[in-house]
Amino acid sequence: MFGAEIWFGLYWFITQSVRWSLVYRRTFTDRLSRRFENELPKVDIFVCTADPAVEPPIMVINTVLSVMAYDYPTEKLSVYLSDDGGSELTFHALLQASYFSKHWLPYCKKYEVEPRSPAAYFESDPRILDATHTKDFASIKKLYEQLENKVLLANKLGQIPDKSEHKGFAMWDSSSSRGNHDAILQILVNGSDPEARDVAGCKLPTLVYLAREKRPEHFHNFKAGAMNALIRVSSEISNGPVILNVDCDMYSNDSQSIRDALCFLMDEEKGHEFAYVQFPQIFKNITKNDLYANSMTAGREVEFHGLDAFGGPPYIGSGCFHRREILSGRKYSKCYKIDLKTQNECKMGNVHELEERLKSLASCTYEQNTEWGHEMGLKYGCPVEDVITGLSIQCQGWKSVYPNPERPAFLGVAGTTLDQILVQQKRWSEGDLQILLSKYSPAWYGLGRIHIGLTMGYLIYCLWSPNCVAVLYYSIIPSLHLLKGIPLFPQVSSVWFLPFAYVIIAEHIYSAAEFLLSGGTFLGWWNEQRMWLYKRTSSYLLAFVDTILKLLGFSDVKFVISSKVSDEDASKRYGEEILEFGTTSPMFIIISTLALLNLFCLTGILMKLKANFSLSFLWETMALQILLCGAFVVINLPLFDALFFRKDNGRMPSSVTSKSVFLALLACTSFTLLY
Ligand SMILES: O=c1ccn([C@@H]2O[C@H](COP(=O)(O)OP(=O)(O)O[C@H]3O[C@H](CO)[C@@H](O)[C@H](O)[C@H]3O)[C@@H](O)[C@H]2O)c(=O)[nH]1
Ligand SMILES: [Mn+2]
Repeated sequence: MFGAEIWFGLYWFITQSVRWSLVYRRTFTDRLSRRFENELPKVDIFVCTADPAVEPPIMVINTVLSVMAYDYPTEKLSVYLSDDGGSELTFHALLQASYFSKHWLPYCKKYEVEPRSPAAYFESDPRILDATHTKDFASIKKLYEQLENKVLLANKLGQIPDKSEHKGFAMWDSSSSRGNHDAILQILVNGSDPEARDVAGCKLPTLVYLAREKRPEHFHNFKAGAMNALIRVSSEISNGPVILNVDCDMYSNDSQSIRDALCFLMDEEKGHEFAYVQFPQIFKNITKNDLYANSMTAGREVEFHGLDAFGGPPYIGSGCFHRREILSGRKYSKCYKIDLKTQNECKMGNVHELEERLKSLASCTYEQNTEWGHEMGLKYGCPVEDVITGLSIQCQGWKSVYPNPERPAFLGVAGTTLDQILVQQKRWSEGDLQILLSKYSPAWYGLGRIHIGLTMGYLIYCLWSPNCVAVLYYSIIPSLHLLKGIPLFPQVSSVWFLPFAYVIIAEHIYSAAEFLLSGGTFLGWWNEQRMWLYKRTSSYLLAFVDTILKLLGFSDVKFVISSKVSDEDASKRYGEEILEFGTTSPMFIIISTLALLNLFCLTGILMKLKANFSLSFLWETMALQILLCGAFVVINLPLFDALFFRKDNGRMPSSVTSKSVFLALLACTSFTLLY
């Protein structure tokens, strides 16, 4: 118990540096325009997708269209879609989107549309200005519906209606599969072609589809591998000195964001210090009380602003603008300034020849015996390739920036079932722990290279997973001792009771206040406490165990892609903020067993009350244990409902229920009998 308390104390201390001084940033994009409008740098935008089943092509192309429609000179904009799913369906959808963009871009410009993801725009009940707008609106909406129907139909059929529509479809043959195919590179819109224009006669941004080569015998390094292939291929096509990276579910919600980011990167005084500009990840589908604590409110509204005071936020994968040179591996030097304004013009020449030539850059063997994945590009071997890459950049001496504008720059899709979230949290906490143990550990490699406050900030995340030990201990041992009638904490009348009471009260008031001030609701805070418990006792525990197994050589790196879809039934429950179980995940067995164990201990001691001792005696000797055990029971009320009472498909599967009841009973009885 003492060990657990020391741990909690140390961990609390680590979470303090990011609360010392918070930095908030503002941009003045009109000044950027005044100074640099004609010298703005080229920007390459990388969108990553990996599986048409969990990342529907219609969602992917909405993201693509939203970034094609940035308020930015189109001849300086190039959009690359990396498809790790190697799917014809995604390619087909992108092709349809390229046709639609000829109408969508001029429409956005003419009516200053926000947001520029068509799906989000039509959902948002847009304001119509006048009669011509009414007409234009009706026709663009119709075009979008046609696009949507085409894409959804192909998805439903699982095949492409007309393969003669584009030469690119010839790249898929009967032998190619998701994990085994040649590199597919199709330049759908060639920005340097004078003919590539929208219906209003303006130039279109370059649009490229890339599915890098996949072979079963070559490990593909997940998103990091995809990004590195994109870095190489794009360097021969547009070679923009600024790279924006978004996940396929994170559409641009603000057409000014490129300009916002450039305000930092092009700043004449400080700009050369910044390697990347990371916007927060904000989700569109959060319910009022954020049932699964998806918003990570404290992280977004407090901690990242605190990190910005010590050198800047980590790179968190989506919504991040990088300098190409630094991301590709340029070594830091103090006096070197990368001038974004000077640009080398790329001549594309014959597109078909170019496509054939560049495929080799996206082959499985290209990276053999190179520094890609180590000294160049995104780092390999870690399930949070983003965080470790950002950290290594910061360790070289560069800084990053965290703008958090009122209007979210990007909006994504958060998980809507408990299982999805716990799996995602496992990947993150496992990856972050691996960083701690890696060459780039903030704890030793970072010392002297980054600010100590930043080291502490990274440690908050790197130590997520080891937290499981103390929390597990605290959720089991005091309750079992309560059942047995053994006090573990000081008595209420003892002065030693005071520090415990103080910590409990102060910690909860502080965190609730922080949550409410960051825009959350009280129930949202309560839900976050529940998720705090579930993450620590299941995701973090499994991550901890897997990391140890990996150190011993028993386990491989995995990357479970988060699903961005859920069935109608489940979405309805998500809307009503009802916890979704429904699958037999081992994580559910853990959290259910813990909940039941506490329920049994609490009922056990209450049943013994009259026979063995009085309530006042119990309270005097074991108040803290009763409170702790009681809190576990109360926070788990929705879980008990799912275990025993609910009838819908989202309830706990009966096999999980019976296993957990068995395990909890076993723990209680063996403890009472043996100890
Ligand atoms: O083999 C793969 C696996 C994933 N992805 C893409 O990577 C992105 C992130 O995957 P997702 O399942 O959505 O993971 P999240 O946990 O939501 O993503 C966060 O965490 C990841 C690291 O764990 C980062 O890669 C992401 O950028 C960051 O947004 C998605 O666009 C995927 O399409 C690939 O391109 N190739
Ligand atoms: Mn995601």
